[in-house]
Amino acid sequence: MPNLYDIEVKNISKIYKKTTAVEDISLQVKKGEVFGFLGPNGAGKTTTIRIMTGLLPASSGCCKVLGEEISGIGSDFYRKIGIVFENNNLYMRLSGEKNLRFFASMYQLDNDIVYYLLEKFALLDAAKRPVKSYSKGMKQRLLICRALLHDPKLLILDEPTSGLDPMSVEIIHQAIEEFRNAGKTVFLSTHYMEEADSLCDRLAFINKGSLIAVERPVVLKERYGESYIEIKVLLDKGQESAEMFEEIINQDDILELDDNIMTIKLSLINNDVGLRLDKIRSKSKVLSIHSREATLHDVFMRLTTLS
Ligand SMILES: Nc1ncnc2c1ncn2[C@@H]1O[C@H](COP(=O)(O)OP(=O)(O)OP(=O)(O)O)[C@@H](O)[C@H]1O
Repeated sequence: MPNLYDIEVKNISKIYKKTTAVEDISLQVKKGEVFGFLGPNGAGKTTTIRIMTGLLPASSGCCKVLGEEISGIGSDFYRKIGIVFENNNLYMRLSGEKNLRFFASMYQLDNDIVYYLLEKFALLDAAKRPVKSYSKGMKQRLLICRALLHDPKLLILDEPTSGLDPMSVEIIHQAIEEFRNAGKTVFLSTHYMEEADSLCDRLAFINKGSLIAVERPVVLKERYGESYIEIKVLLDKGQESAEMFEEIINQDDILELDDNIMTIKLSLINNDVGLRLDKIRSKSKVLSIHSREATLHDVFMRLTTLS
């Protein structure tokens, strides 16, 4: 039976002298999906990725990538995957073009792919300039070009858009989508919730070295996020707000008073919201009504404070 997964991590832990960086993590990444790996600073994302790519031995547990046991990989393994880490290890004095040509020659590739990628990542005009003159976004785009040179089956990106300009972010996002559309797999570690929400088919949240949830973004938002209707009403001077809304508000809702403007957040957990909204309208002067969808940020806050 063909293997459904490009990455299979089983019970990996990494313990340094005083720190448990990663504790008993298991996850599976399906072929052809963009899998997001989210967690706060120091959660264990980079450690997990370094173990998964054979750059750091685990203290315990095992891991298979593209069907190969990581403990037994040879140099051939790195021809099948593309990796981009946060720290940039480009040759600063060489031009962008020479950096890519050097790696292309290592893989015995001709130079057409170099120019194709430079153009695709909007680096052709700067191709002959030394990399030390590149902006952070340009360096990051060049790193991704380098990771794609040998046409890998799996792309592993550690915070690829962290602190970048919007144009670089857009180009990198498009490249990730194209890679997925070609049926290939992306493992994406990120801090950015919107990025994870828009790009990832499934997400894993990690906190303090442990995995706390693995699901599709929509399921996580339904399960842990908060959707509500926000209503702003104008109160007359001296009007007693708590009394006024006593019958309408329940424990899942929020009331906030700022001067004589009351903000009411009606939780969508309850299904009588329409009825209660009508009651609010009949009792007070409504200034605005907005619905607020649950976001991955809510999920992240909830999961990281719970664990
Ligand atoms: N070589 C090391 N020796 C000791 N502790 C380490 C070492 N490398 C990482 N750690 C610790 O392990 C934990 C996880 O670190 P890791 O870099 O994997 O987190 P991260 O989620 O990638 O964070 P960030 O988003 O800040 O890069 C942290 O507490 C870190 O200080």
